[in-house]
Amino acid sequence: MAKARTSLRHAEHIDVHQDDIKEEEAAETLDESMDPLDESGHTVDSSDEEVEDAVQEDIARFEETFVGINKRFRLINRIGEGTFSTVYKAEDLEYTAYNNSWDIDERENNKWSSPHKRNASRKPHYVAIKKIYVTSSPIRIFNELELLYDLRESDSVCPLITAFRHLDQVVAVLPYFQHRDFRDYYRDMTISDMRLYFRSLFTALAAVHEKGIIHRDVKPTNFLYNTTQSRGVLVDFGLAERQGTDWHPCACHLPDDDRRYKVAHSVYAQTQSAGHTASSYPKNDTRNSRRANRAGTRGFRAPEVLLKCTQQTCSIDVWSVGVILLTMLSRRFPFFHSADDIDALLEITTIFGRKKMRETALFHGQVFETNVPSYSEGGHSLEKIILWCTGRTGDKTQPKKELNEEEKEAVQFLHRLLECNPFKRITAQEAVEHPFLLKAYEESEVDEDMLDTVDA
Ligand SMILES: Nc1ncnc2c1ncn2[C@@H]1O[C@H](COP(=O)(O)OP(=O)(O)OP(=O)(O)O)[C@@H](O)[C@H]1O
Repeated sequence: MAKARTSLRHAEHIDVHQDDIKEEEAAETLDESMDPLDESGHTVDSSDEEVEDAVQEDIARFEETFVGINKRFRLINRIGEGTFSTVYKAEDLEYTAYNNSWDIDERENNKWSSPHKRNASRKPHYVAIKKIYVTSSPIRIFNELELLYDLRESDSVCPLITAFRHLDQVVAVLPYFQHRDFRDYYRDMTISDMRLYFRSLFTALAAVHEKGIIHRDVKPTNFLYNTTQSRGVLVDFGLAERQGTDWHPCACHLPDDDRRYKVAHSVYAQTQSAGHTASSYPKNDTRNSRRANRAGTRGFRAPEVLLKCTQQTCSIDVWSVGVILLTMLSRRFPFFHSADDIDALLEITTIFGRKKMRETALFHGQVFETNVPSYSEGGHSLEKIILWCTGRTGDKTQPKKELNEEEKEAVQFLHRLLECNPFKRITAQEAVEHPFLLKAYEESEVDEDMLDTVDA
């Protein structure tokens, strides 16, 4: 039996420059290492007292090598270990010596407390110290710090307080943001909880996109969410970039007629008209392979990233948010489980079907073909997938189960996020104004009214 195969080919020739090769190689390194399944590293500290011996040793080593750090900060615990950094919780020992305009909580407290009380406040102030691995390229580190500086006015982006370098070691200091581990709460979220979560996430993303910045790595561990305050902050701008950086023409940005013309006159079209079978391809293809930024975490990459679109936009972040919503509605984390980009495309094909994937690929000047028999032409509806994942299908003897009204509203919103065409996908700002999220305000007003009634 012929081996099942899925392939992607250029419908057109794309010129690449030498610089792109470096970009691609960097992205591939990230591809291998940025594994959302490797969850062991992402811990949220439960208690400052319970610091393991190994962590204490690590902290002692850090204090020893980064001379002077313990004069400014009292390191308390290790709270996260990512691909590019280790993050520690620390007490800011010199808090009062600096301007702390970044401190939203303190601003709120000061609004309501007397000046006398303010001065008397001796409560500890915590920060997150991000020790960036020395193997990270200086350009990458600079990029992250520069973008965080640009985003300093946004309340929903974890701001940069300061940064230091000692020899080859760079540390970034961020406010410590109290949050819960996503895996501890996503299964129990009601639709109202989801409205609040996504209102906060989209508010953050709209602010980032307004500055023309693509985050590129939106995923639950990079949105620190406080379930009690229904407020979250975006972190980790290590892969972020300004939209338009290193763009090369992609068919998706052409007017429809020009794109159709290009596809009709492509190498692929010529092999078709020469009478080859649908699965044929040029044996000696001398064209360079297409290179594009694919940085991000597998499972959260938008179709255009997987299809190596060379003009990616902020819209790729909105797709990643869609994957988070699908995770919550299906109660499955991680929802997508692919080993590589081809697998990832096939996972998306399972949902959206071959037809949609062929159209999506052509939109970016690529040809999508698969002879895996199990992928249907039309795919499956998101409603059905959620019902499957939540065990509400299967038994034919029982009456057909449906999503409830609130879930249906959530799925309508989800359709707008998991839209394969980035130009039809909702923007972060439009999402903030979408009825699904606007309802979060109505619900909180109702809650307040109920509190008033109780007070009365
Ligand atoms: N300001 C903060 N307050 C509290 N915890 C934080 C803060 N910043 C980061 N963390 C914790 O540290 C973890 C890793 O941080 P970050 O994502 O910035 O590092 P990274 O090395 O780029 O990680 P990744 O490989 O997951 O992208 C976060 O998931 C979070 O649990």
